[in-house]
Amino acid sequence: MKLTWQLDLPRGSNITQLINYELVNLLSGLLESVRLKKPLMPSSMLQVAEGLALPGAKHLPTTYTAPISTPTIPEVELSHGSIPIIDLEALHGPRRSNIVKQLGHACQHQGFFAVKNHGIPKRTVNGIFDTTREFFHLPVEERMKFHTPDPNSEIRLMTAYKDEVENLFIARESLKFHCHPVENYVNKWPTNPTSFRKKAAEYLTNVRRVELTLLDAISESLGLERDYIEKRLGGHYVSLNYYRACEQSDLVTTLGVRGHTDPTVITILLQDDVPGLQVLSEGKWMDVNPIPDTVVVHVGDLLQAISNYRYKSLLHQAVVNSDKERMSIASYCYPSSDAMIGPPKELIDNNNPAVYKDFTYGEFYKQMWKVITPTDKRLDSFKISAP
Ligand SMILES: O=C(O)CCC(=O)C(=O)O
Ligand SMILES: [Fe+2]
Repeated sequence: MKLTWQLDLPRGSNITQLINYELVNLLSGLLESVRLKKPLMPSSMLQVAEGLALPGAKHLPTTYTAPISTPTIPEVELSHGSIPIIDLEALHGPRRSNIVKQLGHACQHQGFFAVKNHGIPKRTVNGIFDTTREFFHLPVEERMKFHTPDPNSEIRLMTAYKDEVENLFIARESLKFHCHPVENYVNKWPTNPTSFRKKAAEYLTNVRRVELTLLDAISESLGLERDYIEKRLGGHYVSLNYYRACEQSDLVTTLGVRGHTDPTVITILLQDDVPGLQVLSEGKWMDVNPIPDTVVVHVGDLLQAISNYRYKSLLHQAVVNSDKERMSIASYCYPSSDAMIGPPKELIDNNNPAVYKDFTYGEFYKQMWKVITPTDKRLDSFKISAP
């Protein structure tokens, strides 16, 4: 078997730096998944989305200890744009068409929006945060039981790591797992803390309902049948993200998650009350500070393709702070492997030629492996005309 790999090297990097333990782990994980003939699952995609966040080695640091010489986080100018807010409850009432228009406008012009009146009970939201916090406060040996080099594992702990190429410390720890339908996966989830399965299942069932309501409205906003996207859906995947507070002096070289787009249709992000999420808006990073009782929705790469580039996937990152730990719960939905992702004929005409050819999610998934830059370049090989 011949395995080829395309690397987009950041300027100034050299190959020796790249052949570090993360890359070795990536390759070993890939070979392992080929050997096991595992079905297509997006856990590995999400590592790609985070660049070389591929900790498979036991020696990886879970806290920041190594000194980093040359800080490379660019000076960023923060923008102060506003966050569109969509009222989910109103989607079920007489104002539906108006709300669908608002939603389409937000997807087209901002690539993200907040959702209020989503119907997820407050105790459910508190429940998932409480159990996530308890999990990440467990001793490291307990958490590491979920650490595996197999990128297709149904559950996987990703640890913090040092990016040798860019001289950055990526401080996030996250527990990622499949969750739809819940009963197929729940037996793989942690039993410590004891509340974990119950609280996670409760939140994930609720968030799936929100996701389906939004996807119906998003299909409608594109002039497609309401169930156009839902019919193509496969599973659901979640990342419980935990960002420890870091030393003030380390802030300049430490990121929570570096800039990336999500390889999903949409991502539903629940943030706790600690700021950290930033989105790229008109060329500047903009803080998306938590708004109580809302969730944030991001346009992902696959919606960019389905919408024939009308909606653009959102470039976002998370920063850390020195005062407080931070948590976020990211829910990703992905299509079934034979689902056609290329733009539907309803969105193609003389003024709007197809930007992407027809391709399946399975083909996209394979492409994911070849592109490790955290940008929308993953879709480039499916492009047939300039947008
Ligand atoms: O924690 C955040 O605010 C962002 C998380 C994120 O982008 C992700 O998990 O894909
Ligand atoms: Fe993300």
